[in-house]
Amino acid sequence: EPYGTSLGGHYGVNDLNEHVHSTEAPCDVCPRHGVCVPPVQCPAHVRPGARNPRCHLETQIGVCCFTGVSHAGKYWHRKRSNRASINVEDVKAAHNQSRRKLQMWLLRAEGLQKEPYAVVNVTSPSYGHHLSLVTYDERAQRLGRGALLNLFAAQELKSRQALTDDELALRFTDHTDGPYCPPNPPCPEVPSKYRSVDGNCNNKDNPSWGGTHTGYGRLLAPSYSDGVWAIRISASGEPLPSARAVSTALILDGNHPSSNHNLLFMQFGQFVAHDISTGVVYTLANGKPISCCDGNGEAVLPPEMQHWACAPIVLDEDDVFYGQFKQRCINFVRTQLAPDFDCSVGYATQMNGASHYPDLSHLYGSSVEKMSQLRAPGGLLAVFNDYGRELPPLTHRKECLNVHDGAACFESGDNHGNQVISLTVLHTIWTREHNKIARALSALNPGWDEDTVFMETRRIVLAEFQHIIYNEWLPLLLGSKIMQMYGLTPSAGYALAYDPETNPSLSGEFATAAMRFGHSVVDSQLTVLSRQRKGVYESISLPEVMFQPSRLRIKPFLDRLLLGLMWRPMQSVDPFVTEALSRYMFHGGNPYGLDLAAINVQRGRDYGIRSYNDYRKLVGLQPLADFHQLAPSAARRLSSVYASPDDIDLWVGGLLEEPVEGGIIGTTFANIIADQFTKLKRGDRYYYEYGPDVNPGAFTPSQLAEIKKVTLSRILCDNSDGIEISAASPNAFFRSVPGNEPVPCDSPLIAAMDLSKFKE
Ligand code: HEM
Ligand SMILES: [Ca+2]
Repeated sequence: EPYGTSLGGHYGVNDLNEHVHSTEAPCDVCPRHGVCVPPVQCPAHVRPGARNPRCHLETQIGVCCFTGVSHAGKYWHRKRSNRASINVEDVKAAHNQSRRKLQMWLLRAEGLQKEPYAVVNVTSPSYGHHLSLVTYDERAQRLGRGALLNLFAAQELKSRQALTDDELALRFTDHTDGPYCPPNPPCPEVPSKYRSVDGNCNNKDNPSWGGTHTGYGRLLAPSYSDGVWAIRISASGEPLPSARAVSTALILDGNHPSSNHNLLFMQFGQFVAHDISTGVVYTLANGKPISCCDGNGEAVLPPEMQHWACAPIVLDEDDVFYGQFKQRCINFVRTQLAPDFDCSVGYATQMNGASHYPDLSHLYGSSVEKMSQLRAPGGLLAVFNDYGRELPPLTHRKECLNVHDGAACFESGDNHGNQVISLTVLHTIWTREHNKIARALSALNPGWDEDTVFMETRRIVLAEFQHIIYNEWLPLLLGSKIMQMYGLTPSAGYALAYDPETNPSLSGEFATAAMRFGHSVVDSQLTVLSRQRKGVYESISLPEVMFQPSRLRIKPFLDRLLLGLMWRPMQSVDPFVTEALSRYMFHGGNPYGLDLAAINVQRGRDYGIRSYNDYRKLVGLQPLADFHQLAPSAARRLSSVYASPDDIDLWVGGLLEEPVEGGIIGTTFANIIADQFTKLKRGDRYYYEYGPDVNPGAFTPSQLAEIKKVTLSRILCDNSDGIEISAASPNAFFRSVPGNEPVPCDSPLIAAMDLSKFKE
């Protein structure tokens, strides 16, 4: 039985009053030097015993926060605190114990390398999952081992000292550094004019903040069943329902197109997501993917045969879909851990393999070595010149599925630009944008050497990209009220929001749940549209073009796919996810693929993300006390899998919410995402809108004014092949609804930068 008949998110989850902090009227001025902020920026207000008065923000009710000056990005729960009883002996013993344990774990993993059952078969759907996530390298491995050492030390100290989970969450280690202390990245004496490749050296006092291979932050302390790293369990103490059971009960397929937003909005979202977030999963020491299921998914490996990073998703014998294929197991490997740069020990923190900033790291790479591989002479990015059309370079590494003669597979900064062909199209467009600007800049500045051309071009392209995110994409996601409340809207001149105390790191809640709203807006098909042929040229079933981008070599394909992305509506944000993702993802040559919805749920548990209700409280909503507060169909579905409303997984709960005014996602996701992009703005010294007082690579006011003319339509007009695209809608993320009809590419409605402002 389906969820009601309404289109898009009306399942009653928002139909509850705002969380009542007190019965008093909101204050005009916060007492005791408190600052009035949106509740999500003051996580301390949900701690037991906290009593934060409410206050008036411009467009909503906030809470008075007393934890500091700026509240986005402050690690309130990370403050180190002393625990006098921890003595040197205990610490020594914990360190020794931890080293022994790491040795054992590494040995065990090494042994598995020789076992065929422990390695994912390259023809199985899981191989595509592996290709999507892993950014395997030496540095990540070293940091990951160090993180395990510190984790084991935390476990040992926790039991020796009988620490509570709360104490652990408060970090108790002022004089108990872990056995592993990562070195801070070396930074130049005088800050570089150019953003570093790996994101390091952005913040003066904390040079690792936002860097590649650093940990995800958290909005709330984790919910690990052992307080340290074990996967979340039910409030009742029992295991949670299988992630696949949650997916089958709550996540359905259904066609509910968005009224205005097109599929390009979806595709740009994934492009942004890949820039700022790529969880690094454990692999075997030789880089091969770990298998937790028996060879072809017919059973879960017995625990004693599993790698310690395994958390396979268990399927029922009579699973509605996988049952017919006798599948009982979806492979799932846990995310690698990252050490804290303050050397402290505590609960597990997951590792981001990309730089956290929106800096096109998936185009330019996240390390100096990778970037130099991607460059070409003259300050250009390397390309594969396909009879005059520039495509990303071909790669010879095995990064695509179904490789056959004549198949193409492309290089990218993050090694997974081939995941879906519409993503590869955006990689192509932005590569071309770099080269277009580089050629223009060298013509304007013949004295520049190729490094200068490259870095200056990168600086401009990153500014264009950030401008499109904040000026065009986010407002359509969040609505103007939230944009305004969080100060996300670009200003007229320089922006004044930099705060050196804001840690820009992505939150785990953002990466595992809120930003994955995007999986709900994916459609089952891509449309290849032709103006010349006056209609649909081809409909492609999405799984056929996952890690199979060969069609890009067909001359008019890129233009036609772009037309299709702009023309075809995306799906709405709701608990409906296409079977292209929930049954057939990465199927390759198999009759079944993976279930991304189940994987999302399991990933949240892997990160120790708390239950949905805790985040409702965090953003100022009333928690669900009873399933029956919801629309009857949603209530039935939720209660059929979860034992308690306090068990609901964040990604699932968020998708059930009704959209915020003027936006497309519910209150919980909207606040988590708005908070994240606030941190990415306040905590990034190189944010494009900052002036020379803050930003070592600031633009002049007249250069900045040129950058702010740029829209995604401009980028598409300039970098498509000119075969089918000579016009575009001014707003590239909307269909050609009234007021957004296509205009010629040279129309003043699609403004262009005057690059002469960049002549030195
Ligand atoms: C076009 C089809 C898409 C496919 C095939 C796809 C596939 C995947 C896969 C396989 C993962 C890794 C899951 C895990 O193991 O945890 C993932 C993660 C993710 N996806 Fe998608 N996705 C798609 C579209 C999108 C869109 C449109 C968005 C956002 C607007 C999005 C946002 C994310 C985010 C934020 C993550 C977490 C990344 C990380 O931290 O590792 N995805 N996706
Ligand atoms: Ca990045």
